[in-house]
Amino acid sequence: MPGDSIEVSKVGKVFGSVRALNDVSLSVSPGGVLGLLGHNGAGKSTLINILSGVLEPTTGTATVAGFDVVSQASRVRRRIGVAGQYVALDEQISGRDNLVLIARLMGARRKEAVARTGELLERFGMTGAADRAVRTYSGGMRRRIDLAASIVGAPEVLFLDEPTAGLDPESRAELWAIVHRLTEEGVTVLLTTQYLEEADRLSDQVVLLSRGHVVASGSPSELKRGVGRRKASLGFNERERFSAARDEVRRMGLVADIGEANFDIDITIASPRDLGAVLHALEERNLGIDRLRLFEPSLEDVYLAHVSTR
Ligand SMILES: Nc1ncnc2c1ncn2[C@@H]1O[C@H](COP(=O)(O)OP(=O)(O)OP(=O)(O)O)[C@@H](O)[C@H]1O
Repeated sequence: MPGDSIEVSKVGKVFGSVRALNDVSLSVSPGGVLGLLGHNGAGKSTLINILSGVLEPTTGTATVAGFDVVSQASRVRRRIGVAGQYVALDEQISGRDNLVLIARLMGARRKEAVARTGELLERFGMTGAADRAVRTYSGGMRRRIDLAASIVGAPEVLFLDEPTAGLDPESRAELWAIVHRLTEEGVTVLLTTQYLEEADRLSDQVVLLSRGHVVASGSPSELKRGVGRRKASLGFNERERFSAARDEVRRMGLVADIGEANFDIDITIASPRDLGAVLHALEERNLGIDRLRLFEPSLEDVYLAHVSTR
C-alpha cells in the first residue's frame, strides 16, 4: 500500500540455476515488525540483501521508506540500518571507537559523533564495556554493539538478520527488549529468525518462506488460528482405565498421534468436534477422563503445518 515502509511486489531472485526467491510479495506499515521465518536456504538473507540495496532482484520491485531499492538505492541506504550475523565491526578497537567511527563515516561532526555514541552505549547498557576491544566481548555484548552500530544513523527501517542466533535466553531477552523499544519509537523492523518464539514475541506480522516461496502470512494469532490441528491431553488416575481408553482412542482412528506418559494420552485432533466424539465414546464405555488439557497451537505448529507439507 502507498505509505508502507517496506513494499515488496513479486520479487524473484535467481543465482545461476538456483531460484532463491519466487514471486515474493509483502508489506510492512510504518512502525510495524515483520518476522520472516524459514529454514536454512529459504531465501531470508537474499530478501534482506535486496531490500538493503546489496543485491538487485531478478524480477519484481521493492521500495523501502518510499524509495525504489534499485533506482534509488543510495537514498534507501541512508534510511536503513542492518544488523545481523555478519555486521563488520573492527574487533581490535573498542565498542565506543567503533560507534564514533561509524557516526563520522555517516557525516557527523566529531562532537555529535561522540554524543550519539554516549547515548547509544547508555541505552544498550554498554557503558561498562565501552572502552574494551570488541574482540573481548561476550556473544550477547557483541550482538548489542552490532545493533547499536546499525542505529547510529537513526534509521527509519531496521533489518535484523537472525539478531539473536546462538545467544543464551537471558541475552536474547535483553535484545528483544531493545528491539521492542525501538519499535515503540516508530522504527519499522524486518526481522529474520529461526526461533519461532522470537517471531511470536516481536512481530505483528509473520511471513513464512519455504524454498523461496511465501507459504503463509498473517499475524501470529491469525496463523495459529489457521492451524486446524490441536493437541489435547487426556489424563487418567489408574493404569487400567488408561490402557482401555488408549485402545479405544486408537480404535476410533480419529487421532493422529498417541503419546503415553503418567497415564496421559496425548492426542492430536483436527477439530473440537473430534475431541467431543472421543470424550463421548470414552464416557459411554465407563472410561471417563480425570484430567483434560488443551494446547493452543504455537507458531511451531504453524511452521510445521506449512513447511513439512511441501
Ligand atoms: N551469492 C549466491 N550465489 C549462489 N547461490 C546463492 C547466493 N546467495 C544465496 N544463494 C542460494 O539461495 C538460496 C537462499 O539463500 P539465503 O541465504 O537467502 O537463505 P536463508 O533463508 O537466509 O538461509 P540461512 O538461514 O541459512 O541464512 C540458497 O539455496 C542459497 O544457497
